[in-house]
Amino acid sequence: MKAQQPQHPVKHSSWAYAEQHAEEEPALAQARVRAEEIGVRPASPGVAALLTVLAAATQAHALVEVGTGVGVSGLALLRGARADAVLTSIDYEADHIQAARETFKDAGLPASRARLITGRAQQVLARLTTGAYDVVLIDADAARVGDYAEQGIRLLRPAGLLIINDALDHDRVPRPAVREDSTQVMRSLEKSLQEDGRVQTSMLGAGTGLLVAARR
Ligand SMILES: C[S@@+](CC[C@H](N)C(=O)[O-])C[C@H]1O[C@@H](n2cnc3c(N)ncnc32)[C@H](O)[C@@H]1O
Repeated sequence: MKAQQPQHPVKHSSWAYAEQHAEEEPALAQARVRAEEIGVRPASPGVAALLTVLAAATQAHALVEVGTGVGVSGLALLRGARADAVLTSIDYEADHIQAARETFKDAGLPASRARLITGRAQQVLARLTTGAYDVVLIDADAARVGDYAEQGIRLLRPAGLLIINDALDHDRVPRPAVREDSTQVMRSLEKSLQEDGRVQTSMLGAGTGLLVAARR
């Protein structure tokens, strides 16, 4: 007898359950309030918990983030990284950088743990040192995600992780009829990373998709 496929409502409730797996610290809850106020979409609770685990698993010491936002993903990464780790985080909105600074302060992190850079990702990434980073997270404009991913691969040390948030583009990537530019960009990034001999990839279902690529 053919095994029954799980129904979508069941799958959705499993996903929603998994998103709530980790209890968030007060600084993250406060950052989510700030995000509502200034109109930023922060990493989901499931993504934040996963970022903490990935940073811990790689014993990350030097991390880069494109898209500081209100600091949810940055704080999550630093919670898993080594105690002396430094996060370099880039955002072109000065008020977002300021919001993230408040998040890190609420969390009791010394200012030296986060190098927050106000600027355009494409320019700042180009100035960072090749092979010097353990984790590169991209959580910014989809239009340029291919360029950021290429820079990310350049920045990683062997076995370092490139992580793309919202890789399913608000859950539109699996729906073939959706032909939005951002959706097409994410489809083509997934394919090009799958075919890229420099990395090994996995698509995780947390949030609206986390594409993880380990540098060989
Ligand atoms: C989805 S939000 C990031 C949320 C953040 N990771 C968090 O969890 O709080 C995307 C951020 O990317 C920034 N951004 C978009 N395009 C950018 C670019 N080209 N260079 C730098 N920052 C950019 C936006 O200002 C916004 O703060």
